[in-house]
Order: sequence, then C-alpha cells, then structure tokens
Amino acid sequence: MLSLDIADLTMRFSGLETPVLAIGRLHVPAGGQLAVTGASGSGKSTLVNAITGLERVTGGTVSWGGTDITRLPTGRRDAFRAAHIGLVMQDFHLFPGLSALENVVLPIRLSRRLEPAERERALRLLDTVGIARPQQAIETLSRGEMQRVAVARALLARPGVIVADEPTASLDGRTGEAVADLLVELAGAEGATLIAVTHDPALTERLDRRIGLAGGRIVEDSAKALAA
Ligand SMILES: Nc1ncnc2c1ncn2[C@@H]1O[C@H](COP(=O)(O)OP(=O)(O)OP(=O)(O)O)[C@@H](O)[C@H]1O
Repeated sequence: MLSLDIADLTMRFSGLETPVLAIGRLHVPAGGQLAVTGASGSGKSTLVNAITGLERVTGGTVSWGGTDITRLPTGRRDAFRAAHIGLVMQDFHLFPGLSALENVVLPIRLSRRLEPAERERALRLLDTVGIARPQQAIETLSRGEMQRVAVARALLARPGVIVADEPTASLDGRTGEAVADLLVELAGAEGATLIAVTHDPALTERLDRRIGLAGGRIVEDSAKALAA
C-alpha cells in the first residue's frame, strides 16, 4: 500500500489559457479510499493520467509512498506503474485475439513466467466478478463483461494502489454493486489504496472520502465538510 501526495499539480494543454487541472494539495493515506466526481470535462481522466504517470504533468509533484513519479524518466515511470498500480481504464485496454483469462494474466506474462498459483487466482477473480467462461474470446464479451475482466486484471498482482476510471459505468445496478463491493473488499483485504473516478452513488458511498472537481480544481471535499 502506498500513500498519495499531490502538491501544486498543474496540467496544461497548448492552445488553452487555463490549466485543465490545478490541484494545490491532496493527501490520501496508504490504504485510503477516494472517490473522484465531477461533470464531464472537469478533469477527472486528466487526474487519473497524472497520478498514474500515463501523462507527463506540466508542473508540481505526484508522490506515491514518497516516490515523486513526475521526476522519473518515462521507462522508470512505466515500470513503477506496472509494479504498483492496478489500473481499470474507461476503455478497458483489453487485447482482442486473447481469452478473458489470457487478458487477466497478460501483464504478468509480459514481464515473467506465470506461477500456477497466479493462474488459479486469476480464475478465482474471474469467477468472483461473474465471468463464467474464462476461455471465451475477449472480443465476444459484452461491454459490462469486459469491464469486469478489466477489474479482475487490475487486482491480480495485488497492487499497492488501484486506480479505476468509471469502473461500474457499463454495468447494470446489481452488477455494478457487485463490482463496487469487489473492488472495495479486495482493496481493503490487500490494504491497497483505492482511487475511483465515478458517477455511481453505489460506489461513492462505499468509499471513505469523496472529492468533487470543477474546471480542474477541487471544489468539494467530504473530508473537509466533515471537519467543518
Ligand atoms: N490532450 C488534450 N488537449 C487539449 N485539451 C485536453 C486534452 N486532454 C483533455 N483536454 C481537456 O481537458 C478537460 C478535462 O478533460 P478530462 O478528460 O480530464 O475530463 P473528464 O472529467 O474526465 O470528462 P468525462 O467525464 O467526459 O470523461 C476537457 O476540457 C478536455 O477537453
């Protein structure tokens, strides 16, 4: 598990006068849970890209457990992400031509030999997220099923951090609640820090804290509301 510390983070894109993200300070303790909400265009995905190192920030620092990833060269930033962050992206990033199971184990297989216990855990996770046919070709799964495969993949390597961008968006109410439960329970059991961008009240209410973004800034914070 890793804590997150953001300081003076800005993200600017050329041609735009104001930064699309401007966050002065944000601290999430190791093992903490944070829901990020906000209207379309408020900067949620940009924040995900910044804290996972998928995009280089324009200014400020993003530290995970004391490692400022903004200072790492691209290769080391990618290695840091692979080692510590389980990612559930909005468009899933699954590989056609592979089965559901092969997709879940792919990140490990790209870096080393898969242990039999890891294959077993992958199958268990797929079962838990309700994927009955782990050998099914990924491109034939429904969108909601793909989302659940992406969640299983993010959890497989027991990452210290889970970052999920709308992890229940393609799911109906009941399945969404089941995936929300799974994310929160497994993150809790493994002590992983969980950060989820979500519009889903079922997921938001399961997390410790919620921040709201507007125009790239934090305009609401349940932690401050409680303290006030
Ligand atoms: N590469 C880019 N170049 C220019 N503008 C960008 C770029 N990426 C994002 N933006 C702008 O930054 C703002 C924030 O985008 P972002 O995708 O973070 O919003 P979001 O809150 O995730 O929205 P949604 O809920 O619709 O996914 C938007 O106005 C978007 O147009």
